Formats: sequence, C-alpha cells, structure tokens
Amino acid sequence: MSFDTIFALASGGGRAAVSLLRLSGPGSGAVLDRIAGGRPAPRLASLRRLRHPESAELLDEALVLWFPGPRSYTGEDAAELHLHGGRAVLEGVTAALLACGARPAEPGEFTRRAFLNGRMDLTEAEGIADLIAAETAAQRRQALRQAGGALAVRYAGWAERLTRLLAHQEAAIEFAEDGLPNTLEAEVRREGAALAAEIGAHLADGGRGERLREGLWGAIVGAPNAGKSSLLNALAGREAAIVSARAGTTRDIVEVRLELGGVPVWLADTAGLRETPDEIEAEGVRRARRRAEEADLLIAVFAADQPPDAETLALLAPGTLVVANKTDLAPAPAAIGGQAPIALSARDGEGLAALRAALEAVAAERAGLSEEASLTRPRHRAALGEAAAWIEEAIRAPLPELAAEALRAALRALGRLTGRVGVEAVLDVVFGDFCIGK
Ligand SMILES: Nc1nc2c(ncn2[C@@H]2O[C@H](COP(=O)(O)OP(=O)(O)OP(=O)(O)O)[C@@H](O)[C@H]2O)c(=O)[nH]1
Repeated sequence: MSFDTIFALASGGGRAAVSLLRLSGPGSGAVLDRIAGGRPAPRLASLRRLRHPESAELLDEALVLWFPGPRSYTGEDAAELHLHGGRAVLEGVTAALLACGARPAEPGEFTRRAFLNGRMDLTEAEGIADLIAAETAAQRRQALRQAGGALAVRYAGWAERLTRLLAHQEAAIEFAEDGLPNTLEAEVRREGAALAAEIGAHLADGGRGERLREGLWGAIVGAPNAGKSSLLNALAGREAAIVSARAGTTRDIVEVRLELGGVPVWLADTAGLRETPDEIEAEGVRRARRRAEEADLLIAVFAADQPPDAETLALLAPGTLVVANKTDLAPAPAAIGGQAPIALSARDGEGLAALRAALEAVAAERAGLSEEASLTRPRHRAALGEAAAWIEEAIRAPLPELAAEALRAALRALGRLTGRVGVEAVLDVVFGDFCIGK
C-alpha cells in the first residue's frame, strides 16, 4: 500500500508547555532527515534542533522520536515531535512539514491506517475512540478493555469456529456426492447450535455496554409542586431548574448530567403531570410522559403531605424509584403504589444520600461494567444478531448447499463487525490444511 505522509497535532490546541505533532507514512524518515538532521535510534527520545528544510531557519529545539514500521501505532514509518507549545513554533514546524511534502491528516486517519495495516480490528479502533471520549472511570475501563482486544478476540474466535463449520459443511457436500457416509452434518448442527447460543447470551445483556458508553436516560416525574425541580437541583448540586411555589412551573424538559457510580446519567426534570387547559403546559406533560417511557431510570416523586396522585401512580413500573418528598412537612407514607418510598426532604437534604445510593445501585445494575466484555454499539448488536440468525438458518436448512450458503452469510456478518474476515481468504487458509483426501 502506498500512502501519503500525514501529520497532525496529537495534543490539544492552544498555548501549552508542550505540543505533540505526530507523523506517519513512508516519507516520515525522510522528513526527519530534512528537518531534524536525521533519524534518532528507534523508539528513543532524542533532543534535536528543528530547521525549515529550505531556509534552514531554526524553528524549535524538540524531543524527536522515530518509530520505523511495522512496529508503530499505524504500522507504517512514524515519528513524533514534542515541540514547545507556542503557536508560532507550531506554525513554523507545520510549514516545514508541508515543505517536505507531508499533508495534514484527516480526522481518524492514523487509526484508520492502523486498521488497514492489520494493527487492530474495527472494535479495537472504536475502543480507542471511546477511550478518548471517556468521561467516567467506568467508561474508561470499558473502552480500555475494548481497545485491548476483549471484543476482537472473542469475535475472532467465533469467526474461526464458524469457518471450521463451513469447511465441514462443504466437506459433507463432497462426501454426499461421492456416496460416502458421513457424520459431519450432524456435527455442524450441534456445533452451530452451541455457537448461536453463545452469541445469543452475549446479546442478552440488557444493552449495558451501549448504555455505559452513551449514558443512561433518567427522568423525574410527579405531580405539579411535588418538588421535582428541587430534587433535580439537589442531585445536580446547582440551580439547574426553576423552583417556585407556583404549580406548573416546569414546562419543558430540563436536563442535567450526573455521574452515578461511574455511569453517566442524563437526568431530566419534567412538567408536573396534570390535566391542564394551558396548551404549552399540556405539551410539557406529553413530553414528560414520553420521557418517562423512554427512561432507563425513573424517579417518581410524591409530596408526603398530599395523597399520591393517580397520574404519577400510573407511570410506576418495575425498577421505578419511588420518593416521598417534603418529609419536613409530613411523615412519609409506609407504601406508595405497593412499595416503600425513599423518604426525603429536597429542601433540607434529608434522605438525599439514600436516594443517591439507590440511584447508583440501579445505574450499576443497568450499565455497570460486567465481568465479561459487553458489546458497546448498535452496530455490534445488529451484526451479531444477523450472524446468529444465519447460523439458525443453516441448522434448519433443508439442503446442505443452503446450509453452506447461510454459514457463509453468518461469516460475512461477523466480518463486517470486525472488518477482518474476508470469507474467501479465510476459506483458503482453512482448506489449505483441511485434508479430506482430495
Ligand atoms: N417544605 C418543603 N418544600 C419543598 C420541598 N421540596 C420542594 N419544596 C417546595 O415546593 C414547591 C414546588 O417545588 P418545585 O421543585 O418547583 O416542584 P416541581 O415538582 O418541580 O413543580 P412543577 O414545576 O410545578 O411541576 C416550592 O415552593 C419548593 O420550595 C421539601 O422537601 N420541603
């Protein structure tokens, strides 16, 4: 593969102590020869004077690293320049790199090259993107695991087993043509069922990996004046929503971002649930109901000094956290909607810690790190679902040729997931050492 030589600022922009410029491509070594007076020993930092290749003007004194391919991030010749972090330095060195024929990289281009050079599969590349985007410790752990190949290894294992099944299915077809008895087909069915069950178990994880990556959707619902906005503000630790004694204050959805036990949560305050002739408020109530339906994490707030309202009771579902607020005015009832409420006073903070603990437990249950690596994107779910369905299809196929075709389709679905398996290429390898005496 012949590529351009690309460069990009790998550290953040703006004035800083150090800026990191990264370079990759076949011309990287020549660039160092021209601007840094040669290539340092591989993978060892070396202090160099950087000069413009034409004017020879001194641009910076910088740490230079040289990573000859294929043992580099991208798999190609690559280099790093640790510059002083001023804007003029960066501009001068950028001009020097352009003069050497290198070009600015596109977003994601370094990792794209790493993938194309076989340094990682698609799920590992996604893990690196997630690691850069991670905002909580649990997100970081999940991303590190994926970038480290936890999904890649598992999916590659499945692809390999599937390839073997396909090879056996093809062999069974050959045996049948030769009129030989064989047990290969029964084996394909048995193994196929085991594989489909394993993929099914991996898929039946309640979407925790996807939720941890994207954040949980939370909502606070309740009657007007129950204290929803006060509760949101107390949880957020700031005055995000307007609190007022006037019922129907919150009309639209007000959202804050919280971190609950390492899981990011988008928690929404919603309009108080009631019948209202006010058109705008009625739209707010509709939005509140919709948000409650979509929520992964629902908090239903009742005022302890009022009887529980039917509108909010109707939204209670398994897993809903029921809160009795304003316990400074009246004691919490023993049960609301069949469950013991968390007693709380949003006004003086009483009971807030217990609510937070309950919320963290729910967040951990729905989106906490599982022991085994979870899939993290809808793309993964779709491809694996497709692969499992094709395997089932193969098991049920009335003709061996159709079974083989379905197994091939399953492999293609897995191949799309990892970006790795070219079905024909794998078959070449397998058939290369698969001896059926022919
Ligand atoms: N005594 C007492 N008053 C509270 C408590 N929580 C909220 N309030 C008061 O109840 C009133 C309504 O509070 P909000 O937080 O605006 O209630 P809301 O449920 O968001 O109301 P809507 O926006 O109308 O749906 C305000 O006057 C708050 O100060 C509490 O724990 N104790």
